[in-house]
Amino acid sequence: MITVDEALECVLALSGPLSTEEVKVQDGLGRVLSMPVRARLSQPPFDASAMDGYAIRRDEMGETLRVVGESAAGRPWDGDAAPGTAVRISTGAAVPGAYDCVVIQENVSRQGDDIRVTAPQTGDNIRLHATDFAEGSEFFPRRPLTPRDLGLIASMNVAQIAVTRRPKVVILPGGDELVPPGSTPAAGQIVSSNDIAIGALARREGAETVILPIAGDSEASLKDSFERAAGADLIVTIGGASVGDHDLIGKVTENAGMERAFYKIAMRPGKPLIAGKIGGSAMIGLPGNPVSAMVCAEIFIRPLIRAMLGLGPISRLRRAELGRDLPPEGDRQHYLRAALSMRDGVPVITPFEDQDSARVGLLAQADALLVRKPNDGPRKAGEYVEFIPFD
Ligand SMILES: Nc1nc2c(c(=O)[nH]1)N[C@H]1C(S)=C(S)[C@@H](COP(=O)(O)OP(=O)(O)OC[C@H]3O[C@@H](n4cnc5c(N)ncnc54)[C@H](O)[C@@H]3O)O[C@H]1N2
Ligand code: MOO
Repeated sequence: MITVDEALECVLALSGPLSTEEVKVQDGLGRVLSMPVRARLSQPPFDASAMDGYAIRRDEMGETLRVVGESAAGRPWDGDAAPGTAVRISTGAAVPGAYDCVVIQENVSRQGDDIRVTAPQTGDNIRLHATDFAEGSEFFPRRPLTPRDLGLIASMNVAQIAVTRRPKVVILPGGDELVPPGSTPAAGQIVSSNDIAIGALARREGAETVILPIAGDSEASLKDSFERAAGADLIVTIGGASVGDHDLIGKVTENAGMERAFYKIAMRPGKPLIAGKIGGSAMIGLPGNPVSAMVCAEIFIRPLIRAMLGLGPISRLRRAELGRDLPPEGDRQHYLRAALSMRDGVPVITPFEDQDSARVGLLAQADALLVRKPNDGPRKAGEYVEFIPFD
């Protein structure tokens, strides 16, 4: 069995960044830029007033000044700024070039068209041309675009952006025991939930998803589902990965000519994970146990979707004090569902007693996955350990 790190390397090798498409900046939330955005103007595009008041010459601050015009936002003033004059100005308006200071109106007394500054002022209240960004400067964040990013791009006067196409992820649940949520299960049946959870995880990471109808435990049914999934960037099967008589994913993918990257990894839960390429699509075969499926999706599917979007892997490992003693580990890397708390300002992680990989209730309650290396020795409460927070 290969290690989790080796398996992740193989998974990331299944796909590079996808092609580019153009979208309007207002449709860019969560999308990933495929090339830098270049500012089409400088910001501010002119020296702009930061306050409502009067534009004056600093060295005339103590004098009576004649108000000769007004510079309003969107309506600059271009009159003659002779010595001894001032211009009424509003926040965001262009400061006429002859003046070097804006005094706020609260600190000015006005008699007709004459003003006097009544309180000393240190700052100049002017936002200089291009101090935020200069025309031609580039913006290329390596993350899904946030509302703040979109505001910046729009202010760069860029209306269309080049983003990486969303990966198309087709999810293929399978098992004779499964029925969709909301049905009335017959004897021996359970509700299919992994497809819903994995689909949501993939969408949140930036993919488009299609969840196929539940396939039966027959080669013909699975073959049919694979045909329907053709053309996907990533095919994710759920269940049927293990060694039982009805666990057919290995056989069906082999018959379909899958280039297998690996089958079975030193991971708990998640041992029967399969990955490879099938007909041009990346393929990940998740184990059916809901916790195993979800943990594998956290560790492998999220980074793969990021790679398809052109984003590198990020380390999600954090450190916390262990909340209770733990026995020695087995030979697989163990991801334990755990609760996070704070003690004296320090994060504490306490794994649940029951780690049964079928318990979705405990999975939903968990704040994090405590990560233990293969063959890790016994651990004492208070030792520092690593974990991945759920987000
Ligand atoms: N003799 C052995 N048995 C098992 C081994 C082994 O090494 N030797 N490995 C165990 C491990 S580890 C896991 S994990 C499971 C994985 O099995 P499969 O991937 O073949 O999954 P299934 O048998 O199809 O299902 C397991 C379990 O999960 C439920 N399931 C499946 N799909 C869904 C779904 N969409 N939503 C909710 N629940 C689902 C299914 O009903 C089963 O209860 O194998 C062990 N066995
Ligand atoms: O993936 Mo299996 O749950 O190791 O239980």
